[in-house]
Amino acid sequence: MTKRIAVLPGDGIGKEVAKGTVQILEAVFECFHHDYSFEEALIGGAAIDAEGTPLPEKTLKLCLESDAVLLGAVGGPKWDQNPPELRPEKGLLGLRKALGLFANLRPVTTYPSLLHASPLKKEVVDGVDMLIVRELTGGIYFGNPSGRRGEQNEVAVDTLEYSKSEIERIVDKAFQFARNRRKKLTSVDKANVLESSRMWREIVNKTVEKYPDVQVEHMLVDSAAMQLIARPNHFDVIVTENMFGDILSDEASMITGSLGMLPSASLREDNVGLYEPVHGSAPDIAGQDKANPLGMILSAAMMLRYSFQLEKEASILEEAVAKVLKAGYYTDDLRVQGGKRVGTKEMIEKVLDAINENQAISGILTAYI
Ligand SMILES: NC(=O)c1ccc[n+]([C@@H]2O[C@H](COP(=O)([O-])OP(=O)(O)OC[C@H]3O[C@@H](n4cnc5c(N)ncnc54)[C@H](O)[C@@H]3O)[C@@H](O)[C@H]2O)c1
Ligand SMILES: CC(C)[C@H](C(=O)O)[C@@H](O)C(=O)O
Ligand SMILES: [Mg+2]
Repeated sequence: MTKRIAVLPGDGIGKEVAKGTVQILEAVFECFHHDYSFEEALIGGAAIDAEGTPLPEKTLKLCLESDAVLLGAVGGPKWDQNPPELRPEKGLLGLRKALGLFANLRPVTTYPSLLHASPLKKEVVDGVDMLIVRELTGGIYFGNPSGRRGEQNEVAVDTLEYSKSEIERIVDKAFQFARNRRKKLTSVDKANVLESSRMWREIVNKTVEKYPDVQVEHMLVDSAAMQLIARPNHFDVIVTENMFGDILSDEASMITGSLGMLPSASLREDNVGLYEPVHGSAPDIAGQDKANPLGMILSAAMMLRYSFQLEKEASILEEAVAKVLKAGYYTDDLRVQGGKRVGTKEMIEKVLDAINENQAISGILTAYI
């Protein structure tokens, strides 16, 4: 049966990176004779302009009926002054919640050819391979009450709330990932101040009984922000709540050289997932063919792996990205010395070329000739 992929390009550079990534996926699917369909829909600012809402019914319906969702990015200055319900970001948050995607995976991996692109010292970032597991459907992003109160709206309120079961399921997920990696889990919280963090710690300490082979440490989020920069190689899997994970992953992106490098997968217990780069719509470079598409392409690789169990195809994408970087191609954000600077479109072409040159693909092509 045809597998359905919903494509939500969104706004700004989201549209630019999503387009090329679909091209790449089409090429891979065609090569392996896989039966997949792509259906595009609006989200974010583009949806507000066309439909008057950041998450139109038909977009939600398409995503609910699809096997996976590929998303570019949402947002931009055009909608920054909109009321809360008409903010592009509301569409993305609503979609994550409606699909129940509580586990957000944000891998941070350095590429040998990009060590100089990081503002950190080469020897500090060399060999970094960590996975940030961010809780995605709870915490301060979704707590009630949220809004303004007082006679003149002079008080603003957001509520950080977690139930035990919400913490248990994300912590358990993180332990599972740690078990399959280097068996080291860092739980990041603010237990010296927040009650939700104290409960978080209790749950981590309880869950480790089920995973005695995994080594656990607790780290306060302010210290974690420092340690990420000071010794990123210390980390294997990090598990943390929604907002801490949002902030720490942008920080950690600079270990790789650019926010444009980071992919993400947002999962629930079955294989359905939403795949999007960690970055936003980058209004400062939108429409200029400057966006780095690699975070989006690597998100597509995660989709192949987690939603479709196409491990070989996922590796082909990841190897193509590594090869293009090794060959010295870089987009403006990476500032690699001595390489060849390319735009978004050319970078996508280079990745396509590298895919076509892959032995596994060539083998298949010759088998069909
Ligand atoms: N998942 C999402 O859709 C998502 C994520 C983050 C921010 N946003 C939204 O995006 C808008 C802009 O936010 P922002 O500027 O704070 O964050 P941003 O991630 O869009 O950009 C931050 C900086 O990183 C650069 N950058 C980001 N991605 C890049 C890429 N692929 N290639 C090259 N450079 C890249 C940008 O040019 C900018 O200088 C806001 O409306 C925000 O809410 C959306
Ligand atoms: C756009 C915004 C709602 C979103 C978040 O905070 O989750 C973004 O920053 C991200 O990291 O995906
Ligand atoms: Mg973010």
